[in-house]
Parts: sequence; structure tokens; C-alpha cells
Amino acid sequence: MTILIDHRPEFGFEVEEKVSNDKDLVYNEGFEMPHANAFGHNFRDYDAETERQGEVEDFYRTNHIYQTYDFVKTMRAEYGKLDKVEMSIWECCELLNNVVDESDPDLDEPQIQHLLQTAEAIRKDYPYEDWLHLTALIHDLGKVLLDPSFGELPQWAVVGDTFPVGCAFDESIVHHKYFKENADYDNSAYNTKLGAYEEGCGLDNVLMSWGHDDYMYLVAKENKSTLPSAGLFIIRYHSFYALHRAGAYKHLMNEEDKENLKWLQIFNKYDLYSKSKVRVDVEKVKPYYLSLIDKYFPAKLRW
Ligand SMILES: O[C@H]1[C@H](O)[C@@H](O)[C@H](O)[C@@H](O)[C@H]1O
Ligand SMILES: [Fe+2]
Ligand SMILES: [Fe+2]
Repeated sequence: MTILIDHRPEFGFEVEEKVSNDKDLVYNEGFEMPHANAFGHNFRDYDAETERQGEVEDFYRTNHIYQTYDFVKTMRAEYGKLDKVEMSIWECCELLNNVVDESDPDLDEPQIQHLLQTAEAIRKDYPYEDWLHLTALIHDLGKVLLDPSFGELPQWAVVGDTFPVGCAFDESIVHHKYFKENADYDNSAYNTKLGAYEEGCGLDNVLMSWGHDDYMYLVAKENKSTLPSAGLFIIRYHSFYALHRAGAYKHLMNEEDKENLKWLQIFNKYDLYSKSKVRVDVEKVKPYYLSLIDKYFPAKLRW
């Protein structure tokens, strides 16, 4: 076993990493969470008084009002057709640089930097899990729905945390109070603990608020990506903080979900805490990621 002590000034904190020679046994003791985001506040502090606070709260107000069961059904049917554009994964990474995410209090770097910062950080601690590196690279590509070539969806239909629709909105969801104006809030078919679902039915049978997670999952699945089920699960539920952070909605999971959740919780640490001002050199790492794309995806995908 090799023990590496590494200094990662780009994250503003030190990373200590243990790497095993046994390919099946990877120790993850490396990544240390920074105490503050790039603006000097706690991560995901939605009440901190910053210049972004008003914009982010306004985002969640509209998001919570308009994400209804019927809306999600319509969007899944429309965007599940994948008839909008043909492009490669890397082309999409580059396209994403045009989009701004108004829901995120911790990030104002170009999106491609967030993708590479997440992927490079997780690659360091899990050097043998190449599927995880690629999952990190593509997890937010669904934000391309904000681009004009996709009909320029509004922010509230693309970014932000996600949550199930068709059952009661859990109190742990950010700015929960705005659900009172959601059309499903007073609908007795959708406002109980189980609502339209059954205990243990599996998340695959649950409709999630529409956005970049579920869309990118559909893109990966329909284009026959060979990523393992944990990779697809991470993409699909990475914004589902009520589940992976607060432990809500566990009664909807099945056994496979529970297994996959472990990987999602590992991934989340990197997704959230790698956000920093220090940029990754895109050209330097590009060949590595192109080789992973080639391994797990066709050259052109339908979006
Ligand atoms: O603001 C962020 C951002 O939109 C992320 O991409 C999403 O995954 C998070 O859940 C959300 O809180
Ligand atoms: Fe995301
Ligand atoms: Fe992300």
C-alpha cells in the first residue's frame, strides 16, 4: 500500500490520500471538505446574506410553484424523444460554458470548470474507478437544456435541487414554504407521504421534479451508455439532497437504490466541495476524458 500526502492548494486545503495496490480496494480518506465556499460562506447556506441570496431564493420560489406532477410528465415525454440535437459528449461540455446556473450559491465559475474540478478531485481519491471520473465529468451536462438549441428552458425547469412529485413535499427541501403555491399541494392524491406511490417501489418508479439530472440520465440510457448502474444513479439523483443529505423519502427506495445511494453519497462530497476559484487546465486533461467517453459512449449521441 502506498500512502501519499498531497498538497492541493487549488482547493484551498490539504488532501491526504491513501492508495491501495489492490485494485478492488480503494481507500477514500483523502478529500477534506473546505470550511467555506469561494465567497467565504458555508456551502449551501441558503439564508446567508450575499449578493446571490435574493436571486437564488427567487429561483426556488418559481421552481416550487411550477414543478407539478403533470408538468413533469409532459417534460419527460417531450425531452425523452431526444430529437433536438446530435452531438458528442465533449461538444456538450463545451456548449455548457454558455450557461449560467442561477440556483447555486457556491459557484460562479464556467460550468466546464465545475465538471472538471469534480472529476479531477474524485479521480485523485478513486484512481481505478474510471466510470466514476466520467460520471463526474458528465453529471451536469443536462444543463444544456438552458441553451437556445433546446428551446431555452427557464432556470426553474433545469437546475436546483430535485424532489419527488406525486407525494408530499418533505420539509427538508430548500425553501419549502414556497410549495404552498404549488397546484399539487392541496391535491389529496399527491399530498400524502406515499401519494401516487407504494412503499419500497424503487426510485425508478417515482417521478422527480424535471431538470438536468433526469434529462441526462435519459440521454445516457437511451444512447446505450455502458456506465454501471451506480453511475447512472448518480447522474439521475445527484440533486436529490432531501434523500442523500437529509435521509427523506427512504421509504420509496428498493434494495438496488440503497446500494447505489452509497456511491451517490461519496460522489456528492466531490460535487459540492470541489467548487473553487482555481481552474483546471482543460487542454491538459482533455485526452484522458476523451478516452473515457470513447469507452462508455457512442461517438455521437441523440439529445
Ligand atoms: O444549485 C445546484 C446546482 O444546480 C447543481 O447542479 C445541482 O445538482 C444542485 O442540486 C443544486 O443545488
Ligand atoms: Fe447538478
Ligand atoms: Fe455539479
